[in-house]
Amino acid sequence: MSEKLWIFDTTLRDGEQVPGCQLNTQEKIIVAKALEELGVDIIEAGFPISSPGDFNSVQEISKAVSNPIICALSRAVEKDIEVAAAALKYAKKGRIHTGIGVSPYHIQYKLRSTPEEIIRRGVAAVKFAKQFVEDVEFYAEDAGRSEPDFLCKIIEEVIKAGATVVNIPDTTGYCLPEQYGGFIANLKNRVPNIDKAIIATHCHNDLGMATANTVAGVQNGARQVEVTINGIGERAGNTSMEEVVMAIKCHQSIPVHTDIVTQKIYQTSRLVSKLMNMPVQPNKAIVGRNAFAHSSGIHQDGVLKHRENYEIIDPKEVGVEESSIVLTARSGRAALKHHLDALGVELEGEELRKVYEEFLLLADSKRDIGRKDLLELVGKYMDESNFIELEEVTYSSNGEINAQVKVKIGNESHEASASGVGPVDAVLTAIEKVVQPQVDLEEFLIQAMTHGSNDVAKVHMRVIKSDKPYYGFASNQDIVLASAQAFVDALNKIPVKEYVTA
Ligand SMILES: CC(=O)SCCNC(=O)CCNC(=O)[C@H](O)C(C)(C)COP(=O)(O)OP(=O)(O)OC[C@H]1O[C@@H](n2cnc3c(N)ncnc32)[C@H](O)[C@@H]1OP(=O)(O)O
Ligand SMILES: CC(C)C(=O)C(=O)O
Ligand SMILES: [Mg+2]
Repeated sequence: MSEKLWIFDTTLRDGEQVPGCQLNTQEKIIVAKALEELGVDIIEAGFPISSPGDFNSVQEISKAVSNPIICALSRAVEKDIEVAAAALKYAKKGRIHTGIGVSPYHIQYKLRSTPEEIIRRGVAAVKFAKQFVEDVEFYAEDAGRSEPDFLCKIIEEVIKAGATVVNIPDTTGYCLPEQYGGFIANLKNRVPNIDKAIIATHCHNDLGMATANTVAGVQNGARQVEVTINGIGERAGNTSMEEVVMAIKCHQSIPVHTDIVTQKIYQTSRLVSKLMNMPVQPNKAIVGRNAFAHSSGIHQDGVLKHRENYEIIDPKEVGVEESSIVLTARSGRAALKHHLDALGVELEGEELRKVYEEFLLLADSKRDIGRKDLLELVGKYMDESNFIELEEVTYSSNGEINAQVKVKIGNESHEASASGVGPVDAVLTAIEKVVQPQVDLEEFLIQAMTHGSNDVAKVHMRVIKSDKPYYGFASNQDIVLASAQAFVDALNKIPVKEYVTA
């Protein structure tokens, strides 16, 4: 059985130190709840002494979240620790994170102190924090540039003082993986009471090494990793949670596991990006727009034959529906055929070769080729009459009326759900979500054929698209189904290229 690796998320503290990313309390609660659902073990909710707003956020998150430990940051200063403890009053499980700089730079130039005095202040801070909570984490700031002997000494002393977790930050993102792993190995081998505390990594990305350093830390004995969603954080950012979690999941030789629900990674990434107004770079590992996009012919052919040829992670594992095959002038026939099949146009041999030639001419003049472009190319080969097929309709009313639909477009099935003022409204809205035709429903008539309660309803609809009317008809004993079928009938009469936008 592998050992548990504790996931300490500091998106709301270190992540929020990014200029322009500050969140209000309500937004922080939304993120904290998402982190809880994601399966994070510890949420660093803020630095309560820093402002009344941050104090309030830590307090409200403590009330709103049940499972994760809520952690509050402080300096090795009594007032900071008292305020952190007060902010954690409502936490079901609270942790105070206190510490001090340990590198020669920090000791001499920032704190204007001496190594002996730093040990004394670190120990005093841990002892003081222990009066409020059992769970006290000590950070040795700038440990990545510290003297290993001094680091061992201060870590031994703060553990004696009661630290339950010892955090070894590479605050300036200076270390190389071997070097950072060496710090952790050194502590494991030389600090006599190290088994009484968990070692935490906290790496920054100034040289793009944060994930590599964190993984090296884990390989050398760290059992807590301090990370942020999307790797946000001061300067070049912190270690990104999604990268570490997936690196560990992909490499079973690392003898640890996490409790992260990886299928929620993508949605959490997008939530944080949206609330913090911080776009995710397209080539960002795991959560970037292109992380599962294949655009060159040889890769596309390989992925279509067997996904693992070019993918080490199944996109579904991180909550991305599926990989995408992007059509460009570097695409080959396999990719083109894949997209045409999806549109219900099955071309082979000479026909495929001709369309491919035309496709290349178009692709050389455009960056990306979308479905609309393909329809222009292959319109003549298509049977548009039943391009949209209604496969399944269900609806329920539990106070709110909800509908789920399964609709086939070309050869691909899509599902959507929606609520509405009544079942017909809910079903039609769900269909529109899938098809996205942006039509105006101008006329909608339901006629009973024989007037009994088991009557057949006859539905007639008129929809407008680009100023032109299209008519749909259907009849069914189920009035909702009849309406949905009439709507799809009308949509099928609109030329496909009129509403395919991508
Ligand atoms: C590596 C990190 O991410 S650490 C966390 C960084 N985050 C933040 O700084 C955000 C919150 N910070 C703040 O709101 C403010 O800086 C406060 C409230 C903490 C302090 O504000 P001020 O009292 O005005 O001090 P100021 O910010 O100017 O300077 C920091 C002081 O803390 C001292 N200090 C820094 N780290 C520590 C520490 N871990 N323990 C004790 N003292 C420390 C500095 O030496 C300096 O003291 P000095 O003025 O005696 O030289
Ligand atoms: C406060 C500490 C943990 C920190 O963020 C750092 O050293 O980078
Ligand atoms: Mg940091």
